[in-house]
Amino acid sequence: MASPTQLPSWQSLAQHADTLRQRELKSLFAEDQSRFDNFSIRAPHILFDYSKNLITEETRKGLLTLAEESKVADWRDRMFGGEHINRTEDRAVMHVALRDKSGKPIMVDGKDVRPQVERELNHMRELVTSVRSGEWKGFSGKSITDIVSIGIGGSNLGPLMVTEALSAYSDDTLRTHYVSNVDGFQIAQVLERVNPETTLFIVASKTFTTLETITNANTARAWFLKGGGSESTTSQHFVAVSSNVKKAVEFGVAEKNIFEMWDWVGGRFSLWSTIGLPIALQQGFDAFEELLQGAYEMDRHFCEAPLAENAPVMLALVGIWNRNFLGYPSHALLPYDQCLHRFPAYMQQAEMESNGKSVNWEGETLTYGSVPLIWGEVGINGQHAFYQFLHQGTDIIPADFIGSVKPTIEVEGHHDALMANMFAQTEALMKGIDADQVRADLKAKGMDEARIEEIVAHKVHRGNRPTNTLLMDKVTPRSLGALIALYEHKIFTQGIIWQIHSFDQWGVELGKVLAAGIQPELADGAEVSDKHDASTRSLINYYKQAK
Ligand SMILES: O=P(O)(O)OC[C@H]1O[C@](O)(CO)[C@@H](O)[C@@H]1O
Repeated sequence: MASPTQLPSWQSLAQHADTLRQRELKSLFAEDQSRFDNFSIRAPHILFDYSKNLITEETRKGLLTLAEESKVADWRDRMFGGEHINRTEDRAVMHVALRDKSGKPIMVDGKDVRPQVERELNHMRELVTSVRSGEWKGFSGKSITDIVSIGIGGSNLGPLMVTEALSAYSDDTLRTHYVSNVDGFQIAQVLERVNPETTLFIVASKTFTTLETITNANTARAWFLKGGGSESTTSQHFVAVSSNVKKAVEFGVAEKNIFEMWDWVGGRFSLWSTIGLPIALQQGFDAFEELLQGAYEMDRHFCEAPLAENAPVMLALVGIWNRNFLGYPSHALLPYDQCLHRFPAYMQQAEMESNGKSVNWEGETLTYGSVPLIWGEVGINGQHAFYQFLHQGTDIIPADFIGSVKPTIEVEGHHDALMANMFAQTEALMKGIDADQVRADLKAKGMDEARIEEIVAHKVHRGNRPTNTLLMDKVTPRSLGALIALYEHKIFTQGIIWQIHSFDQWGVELGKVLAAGIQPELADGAEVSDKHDASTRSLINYYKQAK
């Protein structure tokens, strides 16, 4: 397949970008009274407004042609059809199967996987019912009060983000804690707050080989045994989620307590699978089902809506425009819902582990940028931290503003204040304020001319800074499912256009291998002399001497 840069649409978009770079967003709004209607989409549970991007009808046409020439729709159907589109790992990419409510067979590798998906959902439901009802007893006959989920990356970020986002809906049945870091600080703090008699550990690891998770799981088991538990009662306190049942059994988890997932579910797309167990335990199984339903609704939209009215596709295309044609190096995610405070961290893994690649499908070095740096923070806090940089910094950072029409918790006088800020920020970033206006405003305040001239340049906001706004009805399990699926399909679409393998993550391996070699070197007394570069060697030796 030709490089995307050789596609006619890419070439004409590149030329078109030269013209558009000279344009002002505010004049595009002035010229088109229907700009909002023309450049917004009502997707399931989410209004997606992309009108505050430096695009015109011609840009959109070009981008849609790029999607067509890149065969996005074909690739989408191939993914949903269970083909091994994850070629480097020779796997299907079927997280969508986990939330498919159509009732039809879901074929992966010639086999209908619906029965096994349903079996594991039932398995989850049984555990959730038993633990939440108090029927599941610990070794001393008491019910479970605390869940400790041990896992990292995709086996942590999704459940953590979702349980935080839905915390307003959770009752007091259980407290859920997460341990991901191999830094003992985190597990020590969690273990201090829980009681071995009433704690259920979930060891969540797709591979069951991840060093951080296994180290933490061993620590948890030792703590449990020291705290009155025994080998024979471990099964009342430890369950596992993994595609590697053998390893989980070897670790000591009873087979009936292993919740299966499959190699066709990527770690960073796995919260819909048994990896979502902490969500179901904390929020109840109905809420988990609602989350799946919301994602399914977005899947249908992605599969059925014409590309021009397809929110994930347009989100992806506008991202490509900003990254590849306007050359912006990073992209901010700015939720205005406090409950979405872990959303940027979650999306960092989803976007950057997927599309942070520099070779194409054939292994050739890319001649164009792939995923921009994804970063972000709750918007309102960001306003008092890094928004200065967004408004007046030398780089232009496109951003997604994510807010809700209704707050999750209604506290009088708060939500309008919050949303006024969100709307104001996107307006300010788009319009800016020029020197004449700054002068006029200062003059109206009675400032003398000399002082005005001294500060005018510092108060100018150049504007023309692109943003998307995603307005949800309200953060609920269902709308959250739709939001996450929206971004998943954005990632997929961009990966296809960039012609990169979005579903492997070889880039995280080298560091892991080196760490496995260094760890024993830290344990013995001898100086490291003939290994590593001078910096790494000296740091290791300094550490060994000083510890
Ligand atoms: O679930 P596992 O196998 O422990 O892996 C955890 C995480 O580690 C990675 O393999 C690399 O960071 C992620 O892709 C994955 O989500």
